[in-house]
Amino acid sequence: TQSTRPQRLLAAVHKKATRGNPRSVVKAIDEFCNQNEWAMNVGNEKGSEILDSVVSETNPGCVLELGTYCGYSTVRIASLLPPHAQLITLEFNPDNAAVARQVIAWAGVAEKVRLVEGESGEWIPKMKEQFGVKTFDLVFLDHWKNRYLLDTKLMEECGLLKKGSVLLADNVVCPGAPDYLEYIRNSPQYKSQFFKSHLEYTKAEDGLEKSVFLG
Ligand SMILES: O=c1[nH]cnc2c(O)c(F)c(-c3ccc(F)cc3)cc12
Ligand SMILES: [Mg+2]
Repeated sequence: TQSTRPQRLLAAVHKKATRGNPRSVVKAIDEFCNQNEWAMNVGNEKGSEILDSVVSETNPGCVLELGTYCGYSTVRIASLLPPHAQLITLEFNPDNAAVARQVIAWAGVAEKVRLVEGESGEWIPKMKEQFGVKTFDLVFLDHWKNRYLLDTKLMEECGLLKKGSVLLADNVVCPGAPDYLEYIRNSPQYKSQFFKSHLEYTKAEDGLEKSVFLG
């Protein structure tokens, strides 16, 4: 039977990356996507210049990632977390989740990561009771553009954001999340900043929106 792109990406990780070395896993996936097949990982340009910087400066104890895909950004974030910090990542596609679990394990960051299979709309309201989350210090929105605004409002309603919580949203230019940008840039409850970059592994324009919840 035919393999899927995530399965071929995982094979490249097993072949090229060193077990227990998160940076080598990130490098193996970026090489696969540059040389073999494009895949919707945040990529090295947005990843190193924006995601890594925001994670490092936020120094978060509790992180939520919406949209795991193959675990590329999960590994990037987890490798930068302080000791005892936790990253919860939601993925609705079970095949992607199965690949991501193995990428995360190979990178050696599994003890920092809780991968939850299911819909963000279903699981965000359960974060406190199921995982003992109080609030998130950082949320990386990288799932479906039509869920960015809905899930942000849901996190507000569930009391999952506190003064200083950081929302970082991928793909606000391509594919774009116009309703999210309209809301977050005009809300008095957020201070937003756009970081211009390029769509992963291409020259197309993209960027991330960083928004700090003001409480
Ligand atoms: O659905 C997505 N979820 C999360 N991240 C994405 C992404 O980074 C993309 F580039 C794209 C993308 C896909 C096809 C294109 F032609 C352009 C961007 C999609 C997603
Ligand atoms: Mg993305």
